Amino acid sequence: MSTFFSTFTPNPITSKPFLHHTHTHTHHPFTIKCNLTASPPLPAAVHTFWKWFSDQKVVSSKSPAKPGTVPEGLGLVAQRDIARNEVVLEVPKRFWINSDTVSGSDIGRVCDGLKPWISVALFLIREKLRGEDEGSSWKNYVNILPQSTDSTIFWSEEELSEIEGTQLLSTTLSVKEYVKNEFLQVQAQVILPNKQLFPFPVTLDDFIWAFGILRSRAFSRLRGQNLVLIPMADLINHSPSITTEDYAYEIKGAGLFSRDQIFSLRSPIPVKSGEQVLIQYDLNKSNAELALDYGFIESTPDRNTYTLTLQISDSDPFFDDKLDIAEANGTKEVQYFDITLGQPLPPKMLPYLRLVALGGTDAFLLESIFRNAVWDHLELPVSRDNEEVICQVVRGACKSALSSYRTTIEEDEKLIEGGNMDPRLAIAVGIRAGEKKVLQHIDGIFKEREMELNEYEYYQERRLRDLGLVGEQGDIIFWEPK
Ligand SMILES: C[S@@+](CC[C@H](N)C(=O)[O-])C[C@H]1O[C@@H](n2cnc3c(N)ncnc32)[C@H](O)[C@@H]1O
Repeated sequence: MSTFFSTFTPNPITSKPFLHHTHTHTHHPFTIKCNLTASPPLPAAVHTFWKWFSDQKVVSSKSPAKPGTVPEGLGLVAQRDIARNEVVLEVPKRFWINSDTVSGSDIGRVCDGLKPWISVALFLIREKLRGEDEGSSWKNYVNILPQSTDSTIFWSEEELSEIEGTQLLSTTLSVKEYVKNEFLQVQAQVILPNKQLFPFPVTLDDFIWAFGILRSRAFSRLRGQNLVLIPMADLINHSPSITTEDYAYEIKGAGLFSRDQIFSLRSPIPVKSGEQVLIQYDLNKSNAELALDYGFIESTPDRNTYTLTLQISDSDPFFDDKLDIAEANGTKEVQYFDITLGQPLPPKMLPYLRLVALGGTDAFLLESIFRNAVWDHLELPVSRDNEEVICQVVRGACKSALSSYRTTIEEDEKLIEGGNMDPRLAIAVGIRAGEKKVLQHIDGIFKEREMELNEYEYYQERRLRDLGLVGEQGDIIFWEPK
């Protein structure tokens, strides 16, 4: 029954762009206040970084914000009151790190043709591992990067066992596998053959570190820049209570007489002196994506999602017709549907399910004369049998997925209420509870549909009505014999 349905996450590396990373994670629903006088001392590396940026005139004692030690690791702390939309920091292009930076560097020649993220990863690793005395100013930046974040890519096996049964676990394992394969390739093709450029051992852990850094702090959605690290600007932390993504950062011209570009960061809300400047990283990321990319989650219900994978089975006798119809309507042989807690199903999901389940006496709809109209028919219930099958299959898959978790929602909620959890455990519990809630939500939708099977109007009745053969009360009108 469930051959066309799988509940596993399809696509470990989503095409969504990288963005922003940490050491500790605490989930703060409101703006985090950070009083500089009360905060722990800044690591020496941050002072060195600040001096470098001051010497280079990127910042000064009058800058609106400075690096500070905050609950999320490092952050940007206001030095004075900052107004809404006020520029907090401007970083000229020569301090950005992207694949062009790598091309112009000592390793540019050997990184030619690599994927941008891989060349930047090699650049970061080399800057991290090379000697302090080698005179590279990038070291000032790399030395303030964290060793790891709470992203699931850094979790131990024991920590990962807390997300057993979740889609996040399978995504995390696939991502790690992907990074490992990329590492083995670049190790063989670039690192080992160029001992003079990489005179130190580079390990898979170094590569995972660089991947985690990029995933958590590279800016995206910028004009002409798909993957770029902006030193200092990447100290900005995320606030769940900021719900606008507008104007937090942009790339612009450096001034009327300059052809240079600068990265400009604004505060989306007013900030008092001593408080942390925060932005919204991405309103569209699910908790699983936040956990994987940055190592935190939000308690906002609509961050909880579950990806259903539906598929037209290649052993289906109508495979070719079904695929033709699916593709003509913007869906594929294997189609992913992201379902969000409390939200209606994605609009194409029911028609797609009906198409996949179509057979028996409904199969005539697959004939080519119906080709232009078939999707419209699939938007509404086709037949009782067809509708019943999709309810049963989806509910069966939800039940089976729900049985693969080690804990119940109630057990998870008790832990959440108790509070005081280790940050990674809090992520694990939030994720597994969230996924189960979405599965229950999906099951609830199809349970309701199952109970309404007798009330739906199906294809044949609609057809008769369109032909004027159904009376007001739904009774079928027969011709009076003459
Ligand atoms: C762009 S970096 C920000 C600077 C970072 N805090 C540091 O110490 O370098 C993003 C990382 O900061 C941390 N972070 C940002 N916002 C957070 C939040 N609201 N809760 C927990 N950690 C957060 C996460 O580790 C995330 O991966």
